[in-house]
Amino acid sequence: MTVTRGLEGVIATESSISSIIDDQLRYVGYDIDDLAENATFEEIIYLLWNKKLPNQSELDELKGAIAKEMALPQPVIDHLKSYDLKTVHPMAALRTAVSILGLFDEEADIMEQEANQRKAIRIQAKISAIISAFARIRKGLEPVQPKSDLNYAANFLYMLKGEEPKAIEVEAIDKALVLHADHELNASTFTARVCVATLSDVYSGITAAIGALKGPLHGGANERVMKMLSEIGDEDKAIDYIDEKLKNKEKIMGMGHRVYETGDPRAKHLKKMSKELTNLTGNAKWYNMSVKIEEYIKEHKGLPANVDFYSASVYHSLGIDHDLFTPIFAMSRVSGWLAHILEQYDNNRLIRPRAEYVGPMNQKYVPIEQR
Ligand SMILES: CC(=O)SCCNC(=O)CCNC(=O)[C@H](O)C(C)(C)COP(=O)(O)OP(=O)(O)OC[C@H]1O[C@@H](n2cnc3c(N)ncnc32)[C@H](O)[C@@H]1OP(=O)(O)O
Ligand SMILES: O=C([O-])CC(=O)C(=O)O
Repeated sequence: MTVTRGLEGVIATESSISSIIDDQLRYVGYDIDDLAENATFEEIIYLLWNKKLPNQSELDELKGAIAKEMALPQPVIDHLKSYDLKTVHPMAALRTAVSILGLFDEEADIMEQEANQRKAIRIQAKISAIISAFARIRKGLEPVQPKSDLNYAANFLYMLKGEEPKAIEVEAIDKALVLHADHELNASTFTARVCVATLSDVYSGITAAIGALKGPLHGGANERVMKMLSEIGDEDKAIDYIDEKLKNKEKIMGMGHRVYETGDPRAKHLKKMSKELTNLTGNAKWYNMSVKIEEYIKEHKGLPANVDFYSASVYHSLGIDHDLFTPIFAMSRVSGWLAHILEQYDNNRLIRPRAEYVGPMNQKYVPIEQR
């Protein structure tokens, strides 16, 4: 047996959802740069779930179905009000709330394809309502009901802030959602596929995936990028701070990627948004500091910025609490998780690799009083 640590380079499944070839990301064969410039998040959801772009009536139907499913069951809201939201991380709250949602879905354990598609719409819709309800309840505010005439990105911001967002804010969130939607067999997507390959239900798969995304080596990095920028505080202090971290063998959040060697194609879109938004809000230092760090790490470690790096200063510029950055990632990536779950069910086989045993052998049981 040869062990491939971290399963690096291992091809674990076939998929026709997204691909990363020669450092270029595509959803169903469409280049991410093309999609980032032209597509809306709802079009991406449709694309990932149906493997084709929607026509106008298909898109309208999907948007209508999502808007109809956005409101949360009262027990989920009651649950969010039942614990100390000041100490609970929103990703932990989201993980638990999605699991609770399953308890109120009569179709939770129905495995037919159409029922799974209906659940996909419900989960996609409700995840944005959970995040915004959490954020409001912890500030002592009541959750805001979604508006059926707003798109997904606008509805999220509306439910979060309680007022209709500006066009530039909606554009930024919509583009961020497009860019984060799917990424081949990343850790959280793999987690979702492993879970449902036992023929467990969609809610279990999504709950497991949220748990995997939460970690700082994956989606949790974006919140840590902002923590790092805030700790640095001033552009002139960035390099000394980074040098100190590298000397202590600490990782620089938002840098490096398991798959990309030359660079993450999504980073440039977020970098551009970061420049625009930080300038607009009079906070250019976050962008300037990020550029300095990116260039320094590229030069000294050969590592590129990943999707989490510039998304931090984008979300910060929109006035979003830092611990909501990873939940926003989840709100987008759930579309990919759902696509992968449906694909896994379509052609399922239990995922069960092997481990090479390296512990002691031939041990004999010793009664407890003799140990
Ligand atoms: C959406 C996403 O999930 S994108 C990734 C988000 N995560 C982060 O931004 C966290 C920071 N980055 C990392 O930890 C890594 O680059 C990962 C986990 C993303 C990918 O890691 P892997 O390909 O498994 O590389 P691994 O962690 O084994 O590191 C290989 C070497 O590069 C170094 N390295 C990798 N990333 C970084 C980093 N961000 N900062 C400093 N050094 C790094 C490691 O210290 C290690 O060095 P060594 O060989 O001298 O011990
Ligand atoms: O693919 C990965 O390893 C990490 C990930 O989810 C992404 O970059 O979007």
